[in-house]
Amino acid sequence: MGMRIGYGFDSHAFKAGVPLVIGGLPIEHPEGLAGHSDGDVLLHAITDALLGAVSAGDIGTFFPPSDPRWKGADSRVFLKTALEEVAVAGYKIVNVDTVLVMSKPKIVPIAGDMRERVAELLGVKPGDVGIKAKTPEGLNQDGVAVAHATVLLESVKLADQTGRMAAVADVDEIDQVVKGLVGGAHDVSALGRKRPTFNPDDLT
Ligand SMILES: Nc1ccn([C@@H]2O[C@H](COP(=O)(O)O)[C@@H](O)[C@H]2O)c(=O)n1
Ligand SMILES: C[C@@]1(CO)OP(=O)(O)OP(=O)(O)OC[C@H]1O
Repeated sequence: MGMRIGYGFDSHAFKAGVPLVIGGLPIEHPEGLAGHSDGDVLLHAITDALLGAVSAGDIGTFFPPSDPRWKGADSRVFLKTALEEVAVAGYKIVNVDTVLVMSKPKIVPIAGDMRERVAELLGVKPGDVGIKAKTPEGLNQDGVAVAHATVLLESVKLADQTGRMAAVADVDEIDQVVKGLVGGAHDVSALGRKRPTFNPDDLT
C-alpha cells in the first residue's frame, strides 16, 4: 500500500478577548477562536486529516474535550501526536492542501507566513502546503472560522525504493553521457558508484 489520503474539518466560533492563532501563526485581530484548547482551527483540521489518512481515529479520541489537561492546550501538541502516528504507520507527507472559511480576517495577505509556519510544524517544504481562503457567502456564519484540510501520504518504504530507482537511472544516464564523450563502452563501476539492487517484491 503506497499512498494514503486523509481529510479533516473543524470549526470554532470567534470570541472577543481571546488571542487568534491559525496554523500556529499568531494573528493581530480583535477576536480569537473559542475552544477547549487554543482553538487553532487549521491545526485541528490538519491533525484530523493526518489521523484519518492512517486510520488512527480523530483528535478527540486522543485529546477528549472532557479532559482538563487539554484546556487551553497549544494545538501543536495535537499535530505532533498525529505526525507520530503517521511515522509509526510507515508513511510520510507528500503534500497538504487546506481551505479556511471566514469573513475576517483576510487570510491571503498572511498566507505566505502561515504556509511557512505550517510547513515548519509538519517538517515539509512550504511548497508542499496549500493555504486558501473563502468568505462564508450565503452561509450566515460570519462569527465562525472553518477549516478543511486534505493530506497525501506515501509509504516511506516506497519512497526509499523510488530514491534507489532514481539512483540507478542516474548512474545509467551518467554512463550514457560518458559514453558519448569518450566513445565506446565505459564501466561505471570505475566511477566508484554502487548500482543499488532493486527488488520488485519490496513494493508489495
Ligand atoms: N477570510 C478570507 C476570505 C477570502 N479571502 C480571499 O478573497 C477571495 C474571494 O473570496 P470569496 O469567498 O468572496 O469568493 C478568496 O479567493 C481569497 O483570495 C481571504 O483572503 N480571506
Ligand atoms: C482539540 C480539543 C481538545 O480538547 O478541543 P477544542 O479546542 O474544543 O477543539 P475541537 O476541534 O473541538 O476538538 C476537540 C478536542 O479534541
